[in-house]
Amino acid sequence: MTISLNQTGKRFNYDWIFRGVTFTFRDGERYAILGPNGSGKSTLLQVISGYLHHNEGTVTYSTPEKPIENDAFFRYSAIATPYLELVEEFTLTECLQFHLQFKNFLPGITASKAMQLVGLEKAANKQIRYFSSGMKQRIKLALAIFSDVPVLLLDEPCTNLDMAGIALYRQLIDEYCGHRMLIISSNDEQEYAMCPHRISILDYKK
Ligand SMILES: Nc1ncnc2c1ncn2[C@@H]1O[C@H](COP(=O)(O)OP(=O)(O)OP(=O)(O)O)[C@@H](O)[C@H]1O
Repeated sequence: MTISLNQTGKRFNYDWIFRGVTFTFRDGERYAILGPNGSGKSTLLQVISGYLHHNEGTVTYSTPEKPIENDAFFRYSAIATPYLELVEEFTLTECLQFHLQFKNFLPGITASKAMQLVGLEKAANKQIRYFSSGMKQRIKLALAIFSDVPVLLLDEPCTNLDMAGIALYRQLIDEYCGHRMLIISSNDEQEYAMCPHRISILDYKK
């Protein structure tokens, strides 16, 4: 999978958040999008994911075999972001089952194994509305990282996690990210230390 941005820009109303982003994200590589609060890291990640539309330039996706239509890219990627809320009425089991209607987990990962791997097996039948913010974040990470897709997009992945949660996050990336493309938007080194490629959003302010 390759994701190519060419002179890509995004604005909200009259405010350009970034402009002139020309960059190619490649298969199996790990990237961090960096910048201060409010600089546009999450916005760029959402433009890459196709969740937000860009206002100028292009975003294109392709595999070695064929180009991927923009509105089909969601099948090839999974995103964990504070912007997307879990369905509060579901129990954890229902939440995972719902997700599995749209995306498979990696081979060998079942819903119950996923819960166990993020330390939430005892909460299987609890409604999401009663989960703590850190527990919700563990679910978001599980849904993204265990999805069997070639591209993982993580927005501030350690939000609300305690020390044990941060260690768990790093372990999940080590064990389950494999050779998939990983793009993390962050301003916290412990979230993106594993990403050798760094993109500063401040380079795209015009
Ligand atoms: N839907 C929206 N409508 C208008 N402005 C928005 C919208 N979403 C984000 N913004 C603005 O875009 C800018 C970039 O926001 P973004 O969340 O991408 O920043 P960030 O770098 O991820 O910040 P943080 O580190 O605080 O998470 C901010 O000024 C924000 O207020």
